[in-house]
Amino acid sequence: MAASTGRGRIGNAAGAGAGAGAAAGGSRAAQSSSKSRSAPASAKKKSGDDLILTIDSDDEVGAAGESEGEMEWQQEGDDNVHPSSSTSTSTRLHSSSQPSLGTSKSKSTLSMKSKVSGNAQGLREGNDGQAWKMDKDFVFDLQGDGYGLGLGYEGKSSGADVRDKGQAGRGLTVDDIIEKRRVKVVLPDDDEEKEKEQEEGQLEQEEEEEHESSDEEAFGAGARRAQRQAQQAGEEGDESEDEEDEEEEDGDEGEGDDDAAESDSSVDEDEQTNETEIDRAKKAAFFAHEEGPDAGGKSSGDPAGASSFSSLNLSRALLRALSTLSYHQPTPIQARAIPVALAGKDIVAGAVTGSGKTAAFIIPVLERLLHRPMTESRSRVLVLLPTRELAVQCAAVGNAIGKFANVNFCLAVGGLSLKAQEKELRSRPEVIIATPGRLIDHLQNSPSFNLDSIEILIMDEADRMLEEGFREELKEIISSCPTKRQSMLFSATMTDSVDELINLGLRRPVRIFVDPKRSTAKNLVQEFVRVRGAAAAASNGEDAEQAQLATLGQGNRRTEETMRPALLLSLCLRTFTHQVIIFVRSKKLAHQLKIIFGLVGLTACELHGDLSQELRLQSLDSFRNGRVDYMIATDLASRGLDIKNVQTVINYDMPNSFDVYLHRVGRTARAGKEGRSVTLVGEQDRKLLKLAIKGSKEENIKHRLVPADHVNIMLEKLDQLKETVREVMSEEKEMRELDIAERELRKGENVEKHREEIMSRPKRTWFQSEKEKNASKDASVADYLSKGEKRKADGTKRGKYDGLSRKQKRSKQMKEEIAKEKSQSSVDASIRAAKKSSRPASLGMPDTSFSKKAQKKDAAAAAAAGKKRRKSKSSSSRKVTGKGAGFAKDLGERSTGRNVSGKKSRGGKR
Ligand SMILES: Nc1ncnc2c1ncn2[C@@H]1O[C@H](COP(=O)(O)OP(=O)(O)OP(=O)(O)O)[C@@H](O)[C@H]1O
Repeated sequence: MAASTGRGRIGNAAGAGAGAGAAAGGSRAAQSSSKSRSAPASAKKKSGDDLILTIDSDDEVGAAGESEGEMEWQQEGDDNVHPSSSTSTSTRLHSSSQPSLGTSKSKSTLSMKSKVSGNAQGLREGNDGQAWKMDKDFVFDLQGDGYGLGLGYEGKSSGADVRDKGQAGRGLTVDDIIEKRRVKVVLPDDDEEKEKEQEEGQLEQEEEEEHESSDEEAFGAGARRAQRQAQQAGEEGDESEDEEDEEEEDGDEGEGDDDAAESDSSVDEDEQTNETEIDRAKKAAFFAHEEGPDAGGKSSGDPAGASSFSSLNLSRALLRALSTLSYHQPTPIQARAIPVALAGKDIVAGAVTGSGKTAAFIIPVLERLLHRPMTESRSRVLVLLPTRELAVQCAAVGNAIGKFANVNFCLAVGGLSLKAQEKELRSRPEVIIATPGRLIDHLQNSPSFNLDSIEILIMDEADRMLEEGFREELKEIISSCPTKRQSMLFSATMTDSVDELINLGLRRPVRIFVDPKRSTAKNLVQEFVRVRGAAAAASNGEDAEQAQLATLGQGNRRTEETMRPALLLSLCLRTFTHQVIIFVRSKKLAHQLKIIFGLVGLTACELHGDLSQELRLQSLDSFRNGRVDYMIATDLASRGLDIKNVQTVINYDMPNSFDVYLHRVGRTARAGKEGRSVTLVGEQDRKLLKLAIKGSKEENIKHRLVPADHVNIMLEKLDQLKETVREVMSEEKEMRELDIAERELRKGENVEKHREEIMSRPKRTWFQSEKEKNASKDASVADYLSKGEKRKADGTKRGKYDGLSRKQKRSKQMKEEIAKEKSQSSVDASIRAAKKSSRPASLGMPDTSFSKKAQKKDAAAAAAAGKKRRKSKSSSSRKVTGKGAGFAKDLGERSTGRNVSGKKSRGGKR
């Protein structure tokens, strides 16, 4: 992959999207905090690689600051305080420092432009076509209801987003509040020689101990304990931690982004690798073989095996755009997925993070759209993504690659104006890029909007979309799409479990996995820092009472939760000073850390679901453009975000699942670049640590030592800052209450003014009411926790049916029964079927046996609906209608000009 040449442009593609949407830079926060960072002036920063040991002795780092109580930041916050802006609310225009991709005046970009201006996305192409900039007249929904009580009617908004979350509409921001209270942190002079000696000394000690234990995953002296711990963890299974772990499930139009616990899959990691013969047979029967000139023999991750873009038979319009983006050579996933996608086949694809999966589906989609009949406009492609930021980013990539292709993209995501989106959807854009909740809202409430003409359905981050929280919405969307369509699923942690994929209505999908499952980018160095606290001591069988005392702040030992912020600050003040993403478990913690960072003079923004959409985009933008050095985020940002030059990802804590870990660390070392992740590992994190080590090359795994005296200074400083953090939060709360009062007043005035019009509007209906959504979320969390508790009490492992719906459970049980009874005969039958299905067929031809079956089924459905259908028997050249119908395009075979009717019965479920 021509990674180095491609990078400059590549980052821009994303920047033009996610970042651009928020180009409301120039914030006071940014001004006040940008790069000035006066406080830690005496703290010499060392950006070099000062590896590389584990911190092992809590005695060294736990002795300072005994007088104060223990700080567990996450629990200290006032629940009612919502984070305020991480950047200012000022909407002064800020021109992006990054070069732009959007230089075209082609219809696709113009369309985006017009959509954007009406669509209140805050994205607008400048007159010079050079950059996506913030539209200063940009208006967000007042309540996400699309009817903009007040602001929408007043036309040009007086302010920006006035949604209920995280917004200090009066112009005062949390950064202003912090500014007044900033403190100095003085770390000891970094006498490099001394530090080196110290490290070497400890390294020797560590090595001796490691040698003794010969346990590669262990942290020096903790090796044997770690092993015990890992065993214990294995026995206990993965108990859910009662934390605010979140990833956005987007699309609800209520005030809260429904943050849900991403299901904890860590327990399944080992199981998944133990594929049985039955599983293999099932897969052989379910998946089709990858065929064609570019499919075979391409060893995974081998750029030498990848062909050039021109050898993929792409149109000039695309080749030109790809070359302007400096995409000179397809990445392995692109080389393999593009031909299969062009042939109209279903795809289930997985490749490591940052390997270019977005372009792997965007390029074939655009190529096929280039050959669409121009007689009528219709929405033919639907791309679903789990978060709004990803959708914005995907649209930016689509616009960049399609800038000479004359294709219209429309974003249908939550947090932005419904009304404007409705208007745009009425113009039938060829590609709809959506988050599930908002799409369903449009399906239910936007007159005349439906998905009847969709010919290609793409799910990016598909494994996330298959999880609880999206499942119902996905079902609804899939049932609204025509049965005859091409489906493509992509993710870095894609599953090929037939049981999980079976409900998606895939048609003999081709499985394209180019990297070993669950691997990290090859240029990623993963470091681990040991966190030892009182809790760890207790769990290691040390005196429980003593440990408890320590937890309460009466002993020498600090808890792990107290050690983490101190370790983090030491790392950030001393070593990782630029372009760092810090992942944390909860929104509250993200906000508290952001305040602490501000207080000690580090420039940071936060990104999580408690922020309004505008603030989320602003945060991303300020980080992308280097106005802040740190982005403190929840798992909302763990998937898909492509931010150029992220040097380091720090995991403040290990996520619950290894998949999430892979996505988090995948925010760096993208597109062949180098990157580093640093993970704070507590006693409970041993199992995931083991998995991380198992899947990586030895030389890419390091242990890092944080000097004990630095950590002690930070512990002391954090104790001192505790009160200040409370003050900041309470001032923030007051400010917010004032904002709400003002907003309510404005809202009342507007309701009064526009009463008649408001009353005449049709009532909106919802897929699930807020109440229902919360109830189902609570029920699933309660269910999960109760099972966890029960397992803990029983000492049992997680059950194999846990987390399955009744229907899924029954079907799994039935399959097991059948398998038991006829295990050998069914395996034989499956293998026979698989062999039969794998007989070579020319690329681009749909699977005939399947096709006939499907056509029969569809014909019956259509007849039942009293619809006249096209006769299904067709000449071989017309068989492409089975999939991707309407494009009449095969690989190497240009459009026949035939427009296959897209009329499909909406009810057709697969
Ligand atoms: N052929 C190519 N040549 C050079 N760079 C490329 C090419 N294709 C994609 N890229 C760049 O690689 C980077 C990563 O791409 P992308 O975001 O699509 O990765 P991904 O595989 O979807 O990652 P994730 O799994 O994290 O979502 C982007 O900056 C993109 O512009």
